[in-house]
Amino acid sequence: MARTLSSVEDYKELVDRYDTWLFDCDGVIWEGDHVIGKAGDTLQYLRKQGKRIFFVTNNATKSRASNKGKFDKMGIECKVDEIFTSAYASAAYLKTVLKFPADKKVYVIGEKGIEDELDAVGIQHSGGTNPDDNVFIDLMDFSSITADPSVGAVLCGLDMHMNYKKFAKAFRYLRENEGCHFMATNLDSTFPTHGTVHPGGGATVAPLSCALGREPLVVGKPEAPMLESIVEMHHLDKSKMIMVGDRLNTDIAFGNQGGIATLMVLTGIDKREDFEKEGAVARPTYVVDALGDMAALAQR
Ligand SMILES: O=C(O)[C@H](O)[C@H](O)COP(=O)(O)O
Ligand SMILES: [Mg+2]
Repeated sequence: MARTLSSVEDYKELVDRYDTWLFDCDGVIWEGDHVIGKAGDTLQYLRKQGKRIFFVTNNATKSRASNKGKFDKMGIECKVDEIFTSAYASAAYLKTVLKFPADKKVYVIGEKGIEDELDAVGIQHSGGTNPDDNVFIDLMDFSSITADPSVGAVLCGLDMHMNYKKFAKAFRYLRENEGCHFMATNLDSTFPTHGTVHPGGGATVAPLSCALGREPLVVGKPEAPMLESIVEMHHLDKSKMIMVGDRLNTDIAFGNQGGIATLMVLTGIDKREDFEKEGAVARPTYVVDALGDMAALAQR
């Protein structure tokens, strides 16, 4: 049963208990380009208490550097090294776990964030934001969907240019190129922005999974790679770590599966009834209405 925190005493006990705080971004810190309530003040308070902070987002549309720009614009302190995105983690996975060959390339269904992170680790790529692939093709004209044996992986994330040509090319590589990896940065079905929810990265991957009849390897939350790299890189004690998120099947499941505590906020995707119902996909350790509520600690 999740413990609801609502008083300054509750917040204080939580802050005293955990040294390392992992924050989801969309739906927790911001909604689109707006900070949610006093989330920035809570983050500042935690920093003043000497807490370690990491931002762990499934949003693959921006690189770590460009996420840092977003934090700066919003007046929220943040260092690039504190940011872990599913695009960054996917590039790292290709490089270090799959030892992706230098003469192969990754076909991208996704935005610049993925391309920038692949560039940063020296992995060649095609598709993505390339205007040649972001075009309408005439019905029954498949002349541009040519084979390319140099594609060794297809990586999908949220793509604002979704189109048939990209799916058809990716499909062809995945069917014809031996050993071609099918990967997704994340499978979020939706994300909160502009006062409602819109289709997320998972909805971008779905047409390809449907056509292929198989699912991709997922690098983002709730899968382990981002948590394990943060723990290893910074030599952290999981018993002193807490994940703060708004979505059960990514953030809260990430904490549950990774063996760390979780704090659910109700400013994003999932609501109280989603984790209180029988058979809930994941259950938070704690729940608070909004991250900004904890800013009351600074007024004590
Ligand atoms: O589909 C997406 O890309 C995600 O829904 C989204 O951006 C999630 O970001 P997070 O809540 O993990 O910060
Ligand atoms: Mg979120």
